[in-house]
Amino acid sequence: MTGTDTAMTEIRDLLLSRIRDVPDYPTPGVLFKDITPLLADPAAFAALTGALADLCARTGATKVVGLEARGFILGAPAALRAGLGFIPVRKAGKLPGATLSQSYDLEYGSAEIEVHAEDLAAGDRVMVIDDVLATGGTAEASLRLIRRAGAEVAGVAVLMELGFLGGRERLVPALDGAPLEALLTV
Ligand SMILES: O=P(O)(O)OC[C@H]1O[C@H](OP(=O)(O)OP(=O)(O)O)[C@H](O)[C@@H]1O
Ligand SMILES: Nc1ncnc2[nH]cnc12
Repeated sequence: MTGTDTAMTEIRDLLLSRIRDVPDYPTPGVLFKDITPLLADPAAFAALTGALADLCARTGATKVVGLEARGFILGAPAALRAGLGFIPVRKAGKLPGATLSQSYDLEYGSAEIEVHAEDLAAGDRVMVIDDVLATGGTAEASLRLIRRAGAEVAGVAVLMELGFLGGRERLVPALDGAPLEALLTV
């Protein structure tokens, strides 16, 4: 193992130790991955945003899209650390300007996301950041928004992939060769 591999293993162990499992939330049968203990630990939060910023740099991203709401908490500091602009993709009805909208299904419900049309354009290479990849519906919908705006997808980076929900299998074909990076797979 290289020094970098060892450092990443230590970071992954730290991140994993700060995620709390909450059974049957928000509905029976869902094991909710609560990241609030991680956010409350500045060493873990800094390690996470640093790792996400490195992924932005490695993929040549020029902008970061964060997915409401937890993707804002991780994506905005990662964008700042990478020296990139941050673009919020919000749940429908929250953005005041002209928007592009996309509907999608969740592990527990359905939703619609929007982006300001003027925030993305041809020539942008966009890294999508979120906390959890579950079914992949949210991330897939964000890829559609990015491409409909004329921009290119640099990749998707998440703190955690819930492997048993098949989000990767859904997302990889939609990524068209761009990387899907999950710091943890649970
Ligand atoms: O892969 P998927 O099945 O689409 O699920 C993943 C999404 O679900 C959660 O967001 P949620 O919509 O619960 O919103 P929140 O961040 O506002 O809590 C999570 O933060 C991801 O965005
Ligand atoms: N099980 C889960 N835990 C946390 N966030 C989620 N988003 C979708 N599924 C989730």
